[in-house]
Amino acid sequence: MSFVLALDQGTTSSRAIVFDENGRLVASAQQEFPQLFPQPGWVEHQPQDIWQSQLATARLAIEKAGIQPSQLAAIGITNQRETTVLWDRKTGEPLANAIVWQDRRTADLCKQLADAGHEPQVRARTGLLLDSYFSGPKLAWLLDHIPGSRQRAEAGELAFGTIDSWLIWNLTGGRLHITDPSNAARTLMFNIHSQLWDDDMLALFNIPRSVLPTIVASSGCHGKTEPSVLGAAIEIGGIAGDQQSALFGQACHRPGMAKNTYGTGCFMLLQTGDTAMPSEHGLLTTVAASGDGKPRYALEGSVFVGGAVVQWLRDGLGLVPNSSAVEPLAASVPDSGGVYFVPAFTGLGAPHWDPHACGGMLGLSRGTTQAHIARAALEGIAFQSADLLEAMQADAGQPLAELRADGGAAANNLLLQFQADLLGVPVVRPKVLETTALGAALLAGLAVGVYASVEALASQWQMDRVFEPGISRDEAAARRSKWRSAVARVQNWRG
Ligand SMILES: Nc1ncnc2c1ncn2[C@@H]1O[C@H](COP(=O)(O)OP(=O)(O)O)[C@@H](O)[C@H]1O
Ligand SMILES: O=P(O)(O)OC[C@H](O)CO
Repeated sequence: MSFVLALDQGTTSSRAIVFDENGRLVASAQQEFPQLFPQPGWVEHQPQDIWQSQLATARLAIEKAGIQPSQLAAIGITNQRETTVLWDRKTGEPLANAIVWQDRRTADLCKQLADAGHEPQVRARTGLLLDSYFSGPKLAWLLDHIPGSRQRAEAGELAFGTIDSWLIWNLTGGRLHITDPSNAARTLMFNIHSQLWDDDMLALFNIPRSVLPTIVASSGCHGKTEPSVLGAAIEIGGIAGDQQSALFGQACHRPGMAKNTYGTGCFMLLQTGDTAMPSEHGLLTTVAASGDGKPRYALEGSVFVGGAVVQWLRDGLGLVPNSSAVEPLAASVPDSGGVYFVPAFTGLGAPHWDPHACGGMLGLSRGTTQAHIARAALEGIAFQSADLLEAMQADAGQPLAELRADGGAAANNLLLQFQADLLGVPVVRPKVLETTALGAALLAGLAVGVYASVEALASQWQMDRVFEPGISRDEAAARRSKWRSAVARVQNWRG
């Protein structure tokens, strides 16, 4: 029997999952790590926390599975995207903390470049917008602020990577410095049409080519881990950004199929096949994970604060002892009592792209209780996702048949029911909620022949529950209209 190990390096935790050759989950391990907020709008991780927590969970998952490391046919890596690490090629030491995707410190740089008229070219080449969400400006910031780093980068002494590259570097003892197109497509430095690093974009951000990783296929045999790390030399067969990996794991292979992942943020992706569809409605064109090496694309809507609002209720307000307690609290009232909660803690992503928006609660009264706030927080996640779907349908020119849901907060039935109510589209939850990890395992297993084909895998996708829309379209429209006015009130607050 062969197994595949998926490493799922998320924003708030590292997870490792062992899958068997039928794609069944055998064992898993998870570890949270510290989130650092050194200044308002800044979010950092320690690269060593990321690596050590990932390593610990990998070892634990193998142990829990009761297998020998040599029984692992391949490793698939999937990761929080855009988060930027810069390290010394000789020592492997990071030069600074990782700048996390949520970090807004480069908002002014992005605005300057947009004001100078660069946005159309950036959009055409990268499918993205000039926003501090992406890696290129973060890397530019590091090279501008760490004394001597630009010269060292130009001399070839430094390596840049998104988290996939950082993990692979460490897994291979510094032998491999690689990334895949789905991660590269989140950097603002990658041309999604040629699938190569783009010299004009590198010039725009003043990034020396020598810091960049080599781009390899999302599914393929790229090299083996250093035996001392996990106890065997294991093929690295899969690499994908976590949202593209979830799209793959949700078996959304045909154009028109979509998923929404409810994790720290919410990320809705629509498979568009071999068409890189431009967005007219504030979405991103991104590269989907490909099982056969041919370029695949997706339309993406990214919401920065999704499940993280529940974490804030837990850690910031102390309203609930754990994330799952939010559902019974919210369900203890029939509605939000007129409260609208826009969780724009780190600005607004798609389709608004407003780094200066702030979080806000409107409609508070003397009758507002903790339960109303909890309910409004969950509804805020669904309202933001509804804005994404609306933009997506407008771009694609056709309605969606269903939305597949996954991610930690997709365990919340109230949230998914409200989502279906708002969208007027069935929301479907699969049996395996760990679709991000599954996607990476499938990409890796395909590369080494443990899994036969993308088609064979798609037929194994199984539904857990379908949430059918339960309110009238008029009522949904009225609630969405109120939501839009709440959003308008928090926009440009910090501007
Ligand atoms: N039952 C729940 N209801 C609502 N939110 C939840 C629930 N369980 C977990 N979450 C939220 O989901 C997020 C974790 O999801 P996960 O997919 O693990 O995130 P990530 O990959 O971004 O680290 C957290 O923000 C947490 O607050
Ligand atoms: O860590 P997650 O699952 O919230 O995903 C983060 C995204 O990749 C950011 O673009």
